[in-house]
Amino acid sequence: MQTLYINSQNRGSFLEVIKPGVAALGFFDGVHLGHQQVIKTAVKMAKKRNIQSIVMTFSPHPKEVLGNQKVDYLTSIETKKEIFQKLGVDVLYLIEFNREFAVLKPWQFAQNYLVDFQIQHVVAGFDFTYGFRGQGNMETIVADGLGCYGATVIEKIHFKNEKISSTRIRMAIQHGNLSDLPNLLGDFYRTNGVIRNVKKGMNICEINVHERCLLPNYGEYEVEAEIDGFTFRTIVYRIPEDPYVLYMLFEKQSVLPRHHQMIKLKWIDVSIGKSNKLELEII
Ligand SMILES: Cc1cc2nc3c(=O)[nH]c(=O)nc-3n(C[C@H](O)[C@H](O)[C@H](O)COP(=O)(O)O)c2cc1C
Ligand SMILES: Nc1ncnc2c1ncn2[C@@H]1O[C@H](COP(=O)(O)OP(=O)(O)OP(=O)(O)O)[C@@H](O)[C@H]1O
Repeated sequence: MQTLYINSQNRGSFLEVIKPGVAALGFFDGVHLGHQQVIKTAVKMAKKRNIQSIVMTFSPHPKEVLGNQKVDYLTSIETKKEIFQKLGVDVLYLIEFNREFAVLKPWQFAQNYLVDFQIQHVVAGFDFTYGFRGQGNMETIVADGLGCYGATVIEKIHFKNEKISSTRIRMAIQHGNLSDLPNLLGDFYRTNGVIRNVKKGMNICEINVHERCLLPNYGEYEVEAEIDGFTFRTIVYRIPEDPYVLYMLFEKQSVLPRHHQMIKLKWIDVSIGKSNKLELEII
């Protein structure tokens, strides 16, 4: 999958080289089951028309730019790319969201980023909005492009009578409600990190995680860890003294974690009462 990093300055340079396509529109944090429905529909429609499938998304999150709010992302750009690729997307258009872009009127966005980019069809969810103050929506999008493209609206995908959304998933993670996540994300929640210290005698290693990724609340969790392609179930702890470090037990594993190694974690569930060994030993 190719990625085009687009902003208002370099926009023009792409117009001669881009090809027609069907575009899925949205921010897509977490790439949950609702997002996947939007993207899969765009991929299917593009295949049928024999043109490229596109995800058109924005970075950073509009709330960071307009609301000066820090957003703890569910998925980094790199993780999003991996998932889009698996879903069969041909090209990612990553548009820089800044104050200049945010004030575009809905019709200006439609003209400058959809019509000019030869988008033949757009796919988005029932609640997608665009343009200054989010004034454009799926009822206005075709008219804003003067009928140059068509549009497909994806109906609300829900679980237990409530919309699946990035916000709902963030809340579930923050509250440590991890076991429902596969019903929302289609998979367990994942976090990547790097081993920063190994305490061999204690069978504990310390993992540094990126400060901008959302982590479950402080506590003890059952995870599946992957190091060098080797996976095993174990326990990690998150403690308030060091919020972006995870402490992982590796006893009974045949792998010995090493300093600087990359580690991938799948969060399985809270793990109540399985062990309080770490609290006794590190605090
Ligand atoms: C050209 C453009 C301008 C936007 N301007 C605003 C804005 O002024 N205020 C705002 O809250 N969101 C603005 N947004 C963000 C959208 O309302 C919406 O959050 C974004 O397109 C992602 O869609 P999604 O949240 O449905 O994924 C803008 C989006 C686009 C594409
Ligand atoms: N549950 C859903 N069913 C159908 N479409 C959805 C669903 N959730 C999101 N979409 C669509 O996916 C695209 C990306 O949406 P967006 O990134 O706003 O997701 P969100 O989960 O609604 O996020 P947030 O909770 O931050 O509002 C949009 O086109 C949106 O309408």
